[in-house]
Amino acid sequence: MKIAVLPGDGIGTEIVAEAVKVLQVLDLKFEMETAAVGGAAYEAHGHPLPEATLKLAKEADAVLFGAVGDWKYDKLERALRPEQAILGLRKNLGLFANFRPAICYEQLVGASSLKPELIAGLDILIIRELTGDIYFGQPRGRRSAPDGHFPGAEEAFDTMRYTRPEVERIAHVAFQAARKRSKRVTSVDKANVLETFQLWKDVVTEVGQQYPDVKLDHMYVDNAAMQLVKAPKAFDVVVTGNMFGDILSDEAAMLTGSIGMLPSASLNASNQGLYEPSHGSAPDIAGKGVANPLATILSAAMMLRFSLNQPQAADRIESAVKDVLAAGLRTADIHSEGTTKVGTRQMGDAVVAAITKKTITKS
Ligand SMILES: NC(=O)C1=CN([C@@H]2O[C@H](COP(=O)(O)OP(=O)(O)OC[C@H]3O[C@@H](n4cnc5c(N)ncnc54)[C@H](O)[C@@H]3O)[C@@H](O)[C@H]2O)C=CC1
Ligand SMILES: CC(C)CC(=O)C(=O)O
Ligand SMILES: [Mg+2]
Repeated sequence: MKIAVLPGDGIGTEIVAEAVKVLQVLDLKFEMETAAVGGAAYEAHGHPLPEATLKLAKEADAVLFGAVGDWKYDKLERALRPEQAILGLRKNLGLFANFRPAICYEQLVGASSLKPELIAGLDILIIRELTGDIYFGQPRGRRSAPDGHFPGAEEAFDTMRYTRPEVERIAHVAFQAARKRSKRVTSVDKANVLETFQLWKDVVTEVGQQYPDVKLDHMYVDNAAMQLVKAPKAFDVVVTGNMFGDILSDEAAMLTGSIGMLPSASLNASNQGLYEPSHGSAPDIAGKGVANPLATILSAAMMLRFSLNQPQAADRIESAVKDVLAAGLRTADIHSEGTTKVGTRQMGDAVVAAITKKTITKS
């Protein structure tokens, strides 16, 4: 078994180092190989997703990814910008199904900006389609506006597109996931305005007929954004397109206390996966040793469960994270009065220590 480790930029290197430490202490039989990606790869090799990195990712059983991006690359031509690396990996590996579980750990109820009673016990799953929609749709570009309010003015355009099979496959993923949970799916769309999302809604409804045991609701994305902070526990599985899922999952992150708590798994049809925190490279805190590594560590647990067939090892990581939170350790983003503020490395060390302690107690 081989894991491709792609730390990337900003806090990516700091948080991935902690996840790697956690994986190493489990003493499982897999190999890890690191490669440059994003801005780091652009600096070293002139491209954010070098051939060698893509090859490693394709050949690996799973990819552990940090984050890419930095403001300093914002003026580069788009094809060379760090974000193209993660988009390229998703596209090239066919990682169409993105799982973003938003779980509010008991100890972090007070860390959220929402009232405790709204989020205590929260456990929802956002399933985001990851290789279609406006992020990948062609054509896109800049031109002189051919018509509209300001003909001849400089204009930029992107294209929102979905095909029936793309919607069908993500809908199946959502219904199957719901069967393992509380058998409820909310499909989020904008069918009242967009053709793309009328097709989305029609197809999800049709696929839903194959899952009569799962209750399907539809919700417009603007209402969903509101309901997520009004009554988040009313949701269970949320399935939506690439852009809406991107936005709603950052919103859902705050239901868990911090974006530093939201892991993710991006899977293809063969269950090969890329595992990354849901956040970005956080240039505002990069290099300070304060980033929360738990989303990445929890993503490593998802990797063990989904791609590497090591569910018990995944349980051990998740249980260690709970132990560390119960012991009162908090990075700055989830810190509150009465808890102990720690840095990125101390948090990773604490998770390692909690795993080691468990191993010793067990044997
Ligand atoms: N998958 C990826 O590689 C992604 C990359 N990005 C890129 O990241 C860069 C920064 O983007 P932003 O919009 O600022 O989003 P961001 O998610 O990097 O940061 C948003 C806010 O959350 C905080 N934050 C994020 N992760 C944290 C953690 N683990 N611990 C504590 N605080 C954390 C940051 O300090 C910042 O205040 C951009 O270049 C963007 O394109 C953004 C999202 C995903
Ligand atoms: C940087 C983008 C390409 C991705 C993003 O924001 C995300 O996947 O959450
Ligand atoms: Mg995002």
